[in-house]
Amino acid sequence: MEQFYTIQGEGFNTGRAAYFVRLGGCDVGCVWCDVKESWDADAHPKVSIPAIVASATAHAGRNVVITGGEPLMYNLGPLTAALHAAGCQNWIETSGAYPLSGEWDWICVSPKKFKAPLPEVLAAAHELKIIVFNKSDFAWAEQHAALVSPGCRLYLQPEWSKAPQMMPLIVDYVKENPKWQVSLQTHKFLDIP
Ligand SMILES: C[S@@+](CC[C@H](N)C(=O)[O-])C[C@H]1O[C@@H](n2cnc3c(N)ncnc32)[C@H](O)[C@@H]1O
Ligand SMILES: Nc1nc2[nH]cc(C(=O)O)c2c(=O)[nH]1
Ligand code: SF4
Ligand SMILES: [Mg+2]
Repeated sequence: MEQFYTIQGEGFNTGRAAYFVRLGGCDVGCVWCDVKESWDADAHPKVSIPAIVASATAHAGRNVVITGGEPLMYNLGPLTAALHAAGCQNWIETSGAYPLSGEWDWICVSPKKFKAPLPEVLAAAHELKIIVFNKSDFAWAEQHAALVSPGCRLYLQPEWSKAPQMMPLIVDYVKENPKWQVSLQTHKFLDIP
């Protein structure tokens, strides 16, 4: 759908330069999704793997974030192998709703109520990023924290439009449950892609 070189705005790698590859297509249907224009894959041009690698490596940074849409709707083996061969570190942003494919240096799983994550993807996650839309999401976050590996980093990120109401609850929750960390969509505050 789009490619852009920016700063990773969310989660563990916040603040690090990264080239984003946003793949079109998603059927998870989050009511609050901030890139609904990504849902229809056919609405976007197809780009070849060599062209993506060439664009990604035209910048000083070598971290590539594969996002979407839901990137795991596709077999990401060929794309991630080509990026690795070009010296890139491959990071993914996924809901975990489809089987894991590809070669990854960092896996961020952000599970959704609208289409449950697969246990195998949760088990492979380096980072679990729960979007907090209402109070019930804290209990839901704990359910998923029980399904990730022991070393997985745990993040609570406010849904953007609900942040004014949810942020005080998130702050209190993290103070009481310090295995969790706060994640903010810092790129939205910085007004960068
Ligand atoms: C647009 S999604 C694409 C990747 C994948 N489909 C997923 O949901 O993880 C990228 C990240 O943005 C988060 N996100 C989407 N809409 C959001 C919103 N309104 N507020 C906060 N985070 C949001 C998702 O949970 C996910 O972590
Ligand atoms: N700067 C920036 N950081 C991000 N982290 C995850 C994003 C995404 O939409 O997957 C995203 C994004 O869209 N922009
Ligand atoms: S899974 Fe990701 S891309 Fe798909 S609707 Fe939800 S937030 Fe948007
Ligand atoms: Mg985004």
